[in-house]
Amino acid sequence: MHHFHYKDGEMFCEEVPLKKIAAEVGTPFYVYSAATLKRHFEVFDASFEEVPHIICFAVKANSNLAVLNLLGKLSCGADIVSGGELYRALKAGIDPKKIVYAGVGKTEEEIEFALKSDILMFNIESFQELEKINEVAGRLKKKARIALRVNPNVDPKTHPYISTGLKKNKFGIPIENAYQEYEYAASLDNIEVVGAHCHIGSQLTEISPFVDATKIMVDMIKTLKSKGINIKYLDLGGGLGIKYNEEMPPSPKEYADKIIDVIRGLDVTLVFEPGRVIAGNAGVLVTRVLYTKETELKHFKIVDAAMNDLMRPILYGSFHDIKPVKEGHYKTVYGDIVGPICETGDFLAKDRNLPDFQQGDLIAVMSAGAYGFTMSSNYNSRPRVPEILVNKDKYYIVRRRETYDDLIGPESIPEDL
Ligand SMILES: Cc1ncc(COP(=O)(O)O)c(C=O)c1O
Ligand SMILES: N[C@@H](CCCC[NH3+])C(=O)O
Repeated sequence: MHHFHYKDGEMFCEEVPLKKIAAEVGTPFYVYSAATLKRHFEVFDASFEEVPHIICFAVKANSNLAVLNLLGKLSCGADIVSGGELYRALKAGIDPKKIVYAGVGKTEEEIEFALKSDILMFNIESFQELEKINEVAGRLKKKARIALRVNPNVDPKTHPYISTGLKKNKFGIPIENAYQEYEYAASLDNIEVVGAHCHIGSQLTEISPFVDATKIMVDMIKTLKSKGINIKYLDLGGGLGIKYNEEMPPSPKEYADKIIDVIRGLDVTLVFEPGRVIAGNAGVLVTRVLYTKETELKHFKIVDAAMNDLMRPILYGSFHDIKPVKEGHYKTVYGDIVGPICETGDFLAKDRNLPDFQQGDLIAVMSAGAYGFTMSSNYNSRPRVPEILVNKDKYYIVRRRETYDDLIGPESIPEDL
């Protein structure tokens, strides 16, 4: 469910025609629907209404300040993985008591920033990190609230690059070592053990891996309790998939019902870290056809957006639906939508049946609201594109287009070279 729809043959985001934004802002641009973001948050939240829970939006999915602010106003927290994400979440007005911090390589500086910000908890990913956090907290005369991120060795059945809960992955503490680590954590002076965390992967389209991982976490929490370690927060991470193409992911309600069944009787507050399911279908990337080219093998539609703007197709072979901004009777042709970058991997769609777009046509690359702009880069010295937020009949430029000066801003030429 999202708010990108056709009216009188034109694609709108809520009540704003995309062609109006294109005319005024230029292309390419990302556009997000406030109504869709709100709806996705509210549906997720309502699915868990019968149990105590906190929803911490995964900032890595979409870290625009306006998006974070909108979610924060709905009482959403943040799942962060860096000092930069913490900075953004705080600037956007997110309550630090709803911020959880994961990531395998937290630096001393980042740990200090998070301790001073009094976040809800650190999700610890290694023994050495635990010791470092204890040391920094001691220096600051604080107690660090922590959860251990447990690696339950459950196959999430998703793309290997976005699987995180298998033994071979770098994430978390192996379940076999967790008890020992919890006992050690509980013995440290500047650590308060409050939670247990797991996140097994992203874009999951089946419920069973979630259920398997949750069962492992529930058993562990019960055993910890019998050893005198009381877990208040069970953080089950994010990972719920969305429909890009043919997938049929479970709805938040189906997911919630199963999870609630598994945790019944356990006295914990659940924490969730959804990213994609909130933001994915709330955004599209709009691009314009610069040139078309036909070869013996296929049609190329050369557009003004590129792999630096949306990396998912080349990084994971991801499918993003391609729709015309102006509805019409396009002939279907076989080919690629490619960008101007000097890489063969620079495509937004490859070897697909596509509308026979012509020079100047606007194209909407769908489901680009999560891991779209946040993974973009300046490769080929391309200024990053603007982000637009639509609310009903108004649109706001919530991140302006970068300029050439932005590209070179942080650089300098040594005088005595
Ligand atoms: C620790 C953690 N939490 C939450 C997420 C968000 O995942 P998703 O966008 O699939 O909900 C991720 C990314 O996979 C993650 O690494
Ligand atoms: N960046 C990935 C998701 C990985 C999430 C990080 N744990 C994607 O676009 O699908």
